[in-house]
Amino acid sequence: MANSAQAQKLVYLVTGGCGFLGEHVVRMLLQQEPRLRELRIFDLHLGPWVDELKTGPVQVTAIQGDVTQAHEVAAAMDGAHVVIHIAGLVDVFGRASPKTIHEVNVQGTQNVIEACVQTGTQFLVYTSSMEVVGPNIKGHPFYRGNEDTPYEAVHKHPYPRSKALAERLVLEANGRKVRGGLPLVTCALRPTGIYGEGHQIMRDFYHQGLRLGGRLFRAIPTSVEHGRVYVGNVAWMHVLVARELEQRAALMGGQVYFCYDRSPYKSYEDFNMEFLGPCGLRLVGARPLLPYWLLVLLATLNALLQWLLRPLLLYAPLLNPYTLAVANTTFTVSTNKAQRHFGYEPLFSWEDSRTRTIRWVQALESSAQ
Ligand SMILES: NC(=O)c1ccc[n+]([C@@H]2O[C@H](COP(=O)([O-])OP(=O)(O)OC[C@H]3O[C@@H](n4cnc5c(N)ncnc54)[C@H](O)[C@@H]3O)[C@@H](O)[C@H]2O)c1
Ligand SMILES: C[C@@H](CO)CCC[C@@H](C)[C@H]1CC[C@H]2[C@@H]3[C@H](O)C=C4C[C@@H](O)CC[C@]4(C)[C@H]3CC[C@]12C
Repeated sequence: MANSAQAQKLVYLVTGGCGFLGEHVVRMLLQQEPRLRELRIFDLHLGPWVDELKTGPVQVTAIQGDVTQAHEVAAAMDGAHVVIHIAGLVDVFGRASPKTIHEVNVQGTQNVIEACVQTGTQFLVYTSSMEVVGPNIKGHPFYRGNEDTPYEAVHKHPYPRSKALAERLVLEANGRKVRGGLPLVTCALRPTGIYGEGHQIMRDFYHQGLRLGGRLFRAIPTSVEHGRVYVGNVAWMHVLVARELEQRAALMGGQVYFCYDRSPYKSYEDFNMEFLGPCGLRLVGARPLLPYWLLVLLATLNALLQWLLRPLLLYAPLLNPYTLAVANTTFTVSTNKAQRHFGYEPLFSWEDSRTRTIRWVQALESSAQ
């Protein structure tokens, strides 16, 4: 992909290009990939901001489509060199049914793979998740682990199960012959908890804090570390992987990479306070205010209420047995595999990532007034 004959010749397709991560990947590609001729943004819901991108030198094509519809995916992919498959149903709150999660995350990914084969698209980058590994339902800590750290991955929840199945499909597809006879080259990126501008759960915590008079209440011990990575660095990793996949196909094909940067290891709540604190919120309690058994009870009650109310309304609070288990289990990565395989270094320092995220939360504050 890197030779000069191909300068400004490449066609990229980004599925889920209008989501939280997808938008950052789209903008990063336009800034950092000089060989782009056309960028296709494929999403179920197209954002209004996409039109603003159409005035630059790269042809930006917005395609409203559904990854569960094989013909829509194949039509969008025709003539693309690289596909970055980000689209997914991110639901750990019970908003969507397990069947829908499977259809979007697993069948949708299968459709992307088949479309590669059918149309001759040779490079596929898949956005997987740390949840493909864990935390597992047994609450085993994964402390500063890397891609080779042994861990008992047990998936009961539909979301991690779907991501694990989809990741496997992508990795197994590496080497399949695509139209024209060349081998498909695939790899998967596994972000930990992504944060940054546009992060819906951060927005929810911020608004919850405002409703509670500027306070949030500690529920998780400070000793439980949760891996986090800045969205700009995750986007940068996607751009680099897509760029390097052809030149380093033998090394990178069929591989998985955790997404990492220099964000500090902290508990989920303490980490959020890095941004919410400077915006006026306070985390009350040096230790969890409620005993863990009571949180488990509340989470179970929420799950029961969700089930009882489902015929009438969608009750999907942040706290449920699964989110509590994830928040309460140490899961952090420490690896340099991406640096070794394709020269990745974070584009944004921790200070930049923090400042950018704080500015975004502050803008939420002013837009709410
Ligand atoms: N947010 C995180 O912390 C995190 C961490 C690890 C991995 N991931 C993965 O990153 C990806 C993006 O996550 P996100 O946080 O940006 O989520 P998001 O919900 O903001 O974005 C997902 C995008 O996919 C689109 N989409 C959903 N169903 C679709 C369908 N059937 N057809 C076409 N498009 C569809 C949505 O419209 C949305 O724009 C997901 O695959 C997710 O599993 C996210
Ligand atoms: C007990 C509550 C008191 O404040 C805190 C609940 C927090 C949870 C809602 C979140 C804690 C960890 C988050 C997940 C994690 O960051 C990684 C993820 C992987 C990604 O693929 C999808 C999102 C998520 C599952 C993320 C979701 C929200 C948490 C469970």
